[in-house]
Amino acid sequence: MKLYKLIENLNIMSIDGNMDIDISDIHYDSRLVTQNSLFICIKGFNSDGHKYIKNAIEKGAKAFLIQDDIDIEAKGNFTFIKVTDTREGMATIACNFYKNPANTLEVIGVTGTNGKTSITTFLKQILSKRAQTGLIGTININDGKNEIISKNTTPESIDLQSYFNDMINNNCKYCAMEVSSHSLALNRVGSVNFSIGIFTNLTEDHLDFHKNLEDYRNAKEKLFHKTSIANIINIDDEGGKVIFDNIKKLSTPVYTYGINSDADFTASEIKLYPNGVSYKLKTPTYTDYIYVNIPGKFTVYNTLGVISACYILNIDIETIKDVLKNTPGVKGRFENIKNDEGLTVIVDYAHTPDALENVLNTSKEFVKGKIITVVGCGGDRDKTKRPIMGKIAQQKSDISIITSDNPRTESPSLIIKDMLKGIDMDNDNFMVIEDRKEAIYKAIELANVGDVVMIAGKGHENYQIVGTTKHHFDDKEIALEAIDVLKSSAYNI
Ligand SMILES: CC(=O)N[C@H]1[C@@H](OP(=O)(O)OP(=O)(O)OC[C@H]2O[C@@H](n3ccc(=O)[nH]c3=O)[C@H](O)[C@@H]2O)O[C@H](CO)[C@@H](O)[C@@H]1O[C@H](C)C(=O)N[C@@H](C)C(=O)N[C@H](CCC(=O)O)C(=O)O
Ligand SMILES: Nc1ncnc2c1ncn2[C@@H]1O[C@H](COP(=O)(O)OP(=O)(O)OP(=O)(O)O)[C@@H](O)[C@H]1O
Ligand SMILES: N[C@H](CCC[C@H](N)C(=O)O)C(=O)O
Ligand SMILES: [Mg+2]
Repeated sequence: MKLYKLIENLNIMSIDGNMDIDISDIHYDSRLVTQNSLFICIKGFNSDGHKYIKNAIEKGAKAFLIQDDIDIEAKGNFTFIKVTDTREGMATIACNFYKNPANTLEVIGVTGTNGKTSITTFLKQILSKRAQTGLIGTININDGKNEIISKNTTPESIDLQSYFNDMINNNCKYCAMEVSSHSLALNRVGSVNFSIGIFTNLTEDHLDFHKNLEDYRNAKEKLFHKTSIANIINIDDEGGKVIFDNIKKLSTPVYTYGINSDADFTASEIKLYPNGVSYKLKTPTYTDYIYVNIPGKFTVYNTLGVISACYILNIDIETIKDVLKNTPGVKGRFENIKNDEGLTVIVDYAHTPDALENVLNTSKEFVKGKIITVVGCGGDRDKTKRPIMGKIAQQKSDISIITSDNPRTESPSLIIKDMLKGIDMDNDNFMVIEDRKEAIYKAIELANVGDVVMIAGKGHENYQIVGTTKHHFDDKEIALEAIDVLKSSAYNI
């Protein structure tokens, strides 16, 4: 594509160089630059893309999007386009490069602290009954044909547009997409036209990145200014109520869902079973009974959000009911680890206070014996949630084992120390086992039939990040191994 075409709709401060050149690709990482490409210099949190211009030139870049003035030799051989914010500019350029594929897709964006992966997974399962459907989220990206493992919940704008483009090439009609607050704050979804936006909830998380909860909520609200068909808001949630008030005057219609509110989509007669939930659904035009084979009140909320979107997209209720009744569930979300010992072992991605409280409350509904919880907190992430999660783990479990999550570049013992600040030291119903594998083994060793072992925080992750290295680590695998080892040694005694 010609460079002058690539920069349409860009707010440009200055141009230095020839615009009538062919650009074969666009990149934000110098290590991936190819011949005749445009390199976008991002000022990041760890590094600054402007530092890599020379590397990019060596690899064949011919044009650069910059926000700082630069001083290099042979500048005249290249084109420099200066803007105030290269991340914002990158989103526009990415849309131009891929000819804004989201315009020919129905993109359903889901934001909120918890429930995004669950909702997008259900949406993909239902919408696929109607037409080819793509998925973008924490666990993986599906372009309608192939599936790859995700690096982030919401990809950087260039990657995102390229996935949308693949979806179009694979005849997708819909895309169910998680939209993280980071992606909204960092313009990864700039220029994307969403059909529908769904808001799940706003609770404590990511306060390392956002200044405060208000800032976090404002980032999430941005999604609902980018939608054309409908916005769907959980108004049982305090943050949802504020967003609803802020967006109700926009031209995009707003629909609400909730259990406790007089919303457009509601659930009543809720029954919580060990393996699922059922409820009476009310939509603006009909009522019906829904069964979902995943437990927890949060499943009622998540499926209300899903059903609202499907209703707006005119998906018939029989299809929705059938999928929800038979859903295989979501990897690492309240995943019951089947075993021959009759133990109830659950792997769950609860890494926020609200999620942890929800899964432990859900376990309480059906546990016949003790609740044994294994939980840690991630390093280089929100520190304020650590003592709260420690406190919830202790208060909602009979035995809690405080351990490591992904320590990243922090000391695991210091992270645990932060969690212990929320724990009542006079109560001996907790223990600290820093090594996560040992902690899981201990939990399984302590468990009897009728107890629930809740392994929280890492869900689908099959790695543990220590320092900057990712080691293979899978809670499910370790739990199964522990059950095998410990129970077979018990029989041999
Ligand atoms: C805080 C954050 O979001 N950081 C993201 C951000 O990194 P950054 O701005 O710090 O980039 P940087 O490392 O300083 O580098 C600056 C620039 O120099 C470039 N560079 C760097 C080195 C080099 O040799 N050559 C080169 O060109 C980089 O490619 C980059 O363009 O931009 C990078 C490129 O897109 C992302 O990979 C990175 O995500 C990191 C890995 C991350 O952990 N992000 C998490 C916090 C995140 O985004 N989470 C959300 C929410 C999760 C959820 O709740 O579901 C998500 O959407 O995943
Ligand atoms: N609606 C909900 N409200 C509160 N907690 C929930 C809800 N749905 C799921 N959870 C809990 O939160 C955890 C994460 O759920 P899910 O992966 O669907 O959320 P997410 O928003 O995608 O999270 P992330 O931001 O990490 O991608 C689940 O494992 C479960 O413990
Ligand atoms: N999307 C979340 C995932 C946290 C998962 C948890 N296991 C951790 O590493 O803290 C984040 O990036 O904050
Ligand atoms: Mg997710």
